[in-house]
Amino acid sequence: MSHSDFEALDAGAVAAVLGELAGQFSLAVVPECDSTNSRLMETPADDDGRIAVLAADRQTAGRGRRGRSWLSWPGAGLTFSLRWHFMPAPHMPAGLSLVVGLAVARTLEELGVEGVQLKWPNDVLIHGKKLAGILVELSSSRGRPPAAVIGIGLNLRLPADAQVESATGVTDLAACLAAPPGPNRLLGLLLGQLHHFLDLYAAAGFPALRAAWQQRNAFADLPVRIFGEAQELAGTCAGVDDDGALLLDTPEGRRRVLSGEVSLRLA
Ligand SMILES: O=C(O)CCCC[C@@H]1SC[C@@H]2NC(=O)N[C@@H]21
Repeated sequence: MSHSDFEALDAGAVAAVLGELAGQFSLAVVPECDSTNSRLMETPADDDGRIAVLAADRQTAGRGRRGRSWLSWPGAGLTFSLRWHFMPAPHMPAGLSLVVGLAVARTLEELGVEGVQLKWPNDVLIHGKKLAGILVELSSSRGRPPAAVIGIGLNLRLPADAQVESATGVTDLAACLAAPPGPNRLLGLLLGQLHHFLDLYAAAGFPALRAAWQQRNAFADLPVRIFGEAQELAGTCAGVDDDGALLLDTPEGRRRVLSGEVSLRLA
């Protein structure tokens, strides 16, 4: 497929995949915007109880974690965000970004992708290479309950000359499946799984999903290093706790790392 004849996003096609769940979402698609996360952060929430979703064929200023950019080319990736309301709390609910990763992983597994792993806090890897990234941000506007804006970027078919920066390397869905779904079907499937996992999470919290996350932990029992603003830690990855914090066994004992602005690498 050339990059001029890609399948464009279409809200009706996504709704058809969602079936009766479509009524739970307020779906908007645009050919281009700066960043779907930025747009949703700035758009006031409706009071209709639906989950707002914004998907773009292309972002001109896509954002990643830790101030990085998320590059996009038409047809090369799926980029979308959704706004999810949680029980009033001043902070991001524990483990939310891990639950989002789990929903992406389940979607891929149902499509037959093998070797799906999760890299704490929120990368989706296939056999060690990054397929998707997740950016969860807290949105709070005066007089309204806080919400999480959950942004997902998933590589569908990267251009051969894509300048993508990643310590672990990157992959795309075209490399994982002989007949990868188009963006509309994939978005519908992802939203279905996100709805399912966010419902579970709202009812039972991260402890109910912790084992499922750990089964897919890319770095389980491996030596890792944590890089952050104020800390650099080395140890063996011992999974996550009930808050979604990373557990690291160091020579000084077990340390707990909250998912702020840190990144994790194999030592
Ligand atoms: O791996 C990361 O650092 C997170 C990448 C998140 C990218 C997605 S694409 C849709 C949404 N809009 C953005 O600007 N970022 C997220």
